[in-house]
Amino acid sequence: MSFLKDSIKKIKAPDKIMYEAAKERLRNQARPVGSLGILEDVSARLAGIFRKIDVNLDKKIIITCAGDHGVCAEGVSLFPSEVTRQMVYNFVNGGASVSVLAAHAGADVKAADLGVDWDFEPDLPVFHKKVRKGTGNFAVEPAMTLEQAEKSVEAGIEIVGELVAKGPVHLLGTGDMGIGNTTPSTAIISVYSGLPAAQLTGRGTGIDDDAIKKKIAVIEKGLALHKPDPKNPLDVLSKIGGLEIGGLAGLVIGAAVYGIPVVCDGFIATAGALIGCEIAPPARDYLFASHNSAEIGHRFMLKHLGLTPLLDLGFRLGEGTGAALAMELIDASTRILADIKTFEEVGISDAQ
Ligand SMILES: O=C(O)c1ccc[n+]([C@@H]2O[C@H](COP(=O)([O-])O)[C@@H](O)[C@H]2O)c1
Ligand SMILES: Cc1cc2nc[nH]c2cc1C
Repeated sequence: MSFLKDSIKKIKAPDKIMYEAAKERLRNQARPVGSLGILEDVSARLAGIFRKIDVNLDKKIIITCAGDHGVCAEGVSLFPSEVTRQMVYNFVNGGASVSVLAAHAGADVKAADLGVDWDFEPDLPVFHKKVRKGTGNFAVEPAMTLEQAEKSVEAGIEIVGELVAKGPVHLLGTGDMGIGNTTPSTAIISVYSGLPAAQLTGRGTGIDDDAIKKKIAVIEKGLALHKPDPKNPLDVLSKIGGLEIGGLAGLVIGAAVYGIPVVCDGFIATAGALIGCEIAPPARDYLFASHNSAEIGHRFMLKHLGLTPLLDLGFRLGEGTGAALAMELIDASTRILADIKTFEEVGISDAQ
């Protein structure tokens, strides 16, 4: 059996009884029922995942998956592909946006090379998981082979395994870096929502009206050429996806395999999460959405996954920046559940 299939078989469902016990405690706390909004459900889901009420999320880590995109040849991004590798060095040196926000959240960040078109030094402290140097231009050829798609997903699972082998991980965040990657992400949500590219395509790094028309045409052309089958997520990933998107899918599956909650970042990380949950539906129980991306297609991904995001800040950066901020709220939710006293514990009269 393949490593992917074997991994999927290992996913266990969170504990429903502990989830219900958490809900009961939240209902009995000395405050109006439901008054802490969606953080209540976040805390109960965490109780189910960790099988206890007093959850500790000390060890947090964001993995930022990087890859390049052949479709950039079509002029779909404002920036050149070299920025992908330049940003990987920025992550390593701690100077990127995610480095700063993750440090504030008490999270580590590590980059992962799934498919950057560059030879990184072997001793560079990143996960070296290059499947190939950038995807093919999906306007004219498949982004990658089916085998490469599977390998990219398996690489994401392996990363979680390697992290866990080094010590406990309580909360995983996913982030992306890849010039051009809003184009495959838009193509993916077009496949799963059934909506046309024209309704889903955003400005990515900030392209103008002419470039956005080109981007829509490129996505339409790729979808018409390859006809990806939504029932076969690896087919979708291989034909119109990205190597870092495969890695991001694997991180979500890997988190579920090891029983770790995982918070996905914006548009691209959620595209990866969507593919991950299509490949391994039980992984959805471990997945949390950090924020609403300004990319218009993102809301359809969240709808498909049935997830409510914690933040809405107009972010459209990626890297794991939204995941970093959401980690602070997810951490706070554990204190809500464990530390807020019940009516009975403090002797306050309950509602009539
Ligand atoms: O995550 C998001 O919501 C998001 C939205 C727009 C752009 N980005 C980032 O911008 C890059 C892709 O934009 P583009 O225009 O090159 O497709 C890539 O590195 C992403 O991390 C990320
Ligand atoms: C500089 C830069 C940083 C990024 N981080 C995520 N996507 C990005 C795109 C660009 C262009």
